[in-house]
Amino acid sequence: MVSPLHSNGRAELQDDKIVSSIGDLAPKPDIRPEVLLRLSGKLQTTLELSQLLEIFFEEIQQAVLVDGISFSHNAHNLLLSYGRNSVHSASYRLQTQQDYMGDLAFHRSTRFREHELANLEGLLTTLVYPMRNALRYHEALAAAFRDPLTGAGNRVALDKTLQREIELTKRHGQQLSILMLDLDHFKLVNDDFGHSMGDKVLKEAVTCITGCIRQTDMCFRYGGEEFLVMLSNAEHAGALRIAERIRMSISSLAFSNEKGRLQVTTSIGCATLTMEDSMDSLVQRADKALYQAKHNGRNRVVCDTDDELDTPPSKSLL
Ligand SMILES: Nc1nc2c(ncn2[C@@H]2O[C@H](COP(=O)(O)OP(=O)(O)OP(=O)(O)O)[C@@H](O)[C@H]2O)c(=O)[nH]1
Repeated sequence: MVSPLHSNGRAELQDDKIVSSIGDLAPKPDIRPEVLLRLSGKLQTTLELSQLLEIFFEEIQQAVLVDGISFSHNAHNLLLSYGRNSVHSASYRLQTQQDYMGDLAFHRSTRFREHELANLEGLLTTLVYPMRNALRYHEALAAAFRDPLTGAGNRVALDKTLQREIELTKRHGQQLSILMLDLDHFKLVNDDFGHSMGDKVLKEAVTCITGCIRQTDMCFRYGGEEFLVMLSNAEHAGALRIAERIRMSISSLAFSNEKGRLQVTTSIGCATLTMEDSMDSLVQRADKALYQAKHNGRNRVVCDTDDELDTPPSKSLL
């Protein structure tokens, strides 16, 4: 059985005028039952969110002509569009008693009439539960690729993402840099302030890193207190600037508990992709630079070029 959408769903024109509440979503007589039946059946064939919306967009054309649809869910960072964006739109909030499932807008070059809006609302009732299942599936997949403590990507995600990004970067002749980042003397944090303080520092460090990078960049937990940051479209100089920003941001964090006050620093190795690089060789160069940063005294950024790797500590970026 399909439950009605919540009554705070609404259809609106571009000027934001609310034209219809969707508290009562009983399908109107002019949607043929076989259309609803077929749509409902098709929506149950996939758990993949983008496929689900694509099916929905194609199938609803039999009941109401629509130029395009767009779906957004801020908490999941999702924005998906199908067809064309047009002048007029009707927007709905998808919601059951328990779950918010995003906002869906229908677009068309001509105004939606009242009975068409009623039909769209009827069609939406078939989407609610398949959408809830697809979002749960999406969450489960995302969790499988995330480090549970810090929320950074895990090693599985890193391998998949970095490999793909390297291929795309080479194919499009763009730039890609990575940072290998390791918190300094982290063992002492655990030993002197306790493991839960160690966990807190790790979480805050990731918040700092993600605050310093673009949305298209990604942070992965590489090991215990080691992180890899993937900087898409970043050349050598740009990557060094971001690395320095992250280093400073982490060093300005302040922690305290009953054992006292604590500040942490980080060492960062930076490497930029060359055409000859594989994923392993790129990571190895960043790792070597990180090792050098530790060797040079920690709390600094060192890049992968041979010159800098060979330089004595005084030539590091600090
Ligand atoms: N609290 C906490 N500690 C962790 C976690 N993962 C790894 N660690 C600790 O991180 C510490 C890493 O220590 P080391 O590899 O000796 O490195 P370090 O003390 O940071 O020294 P340098 O890297 O040389 O500056 C170990 O004590 C690990 O137990 C975690 O999830 N939580």
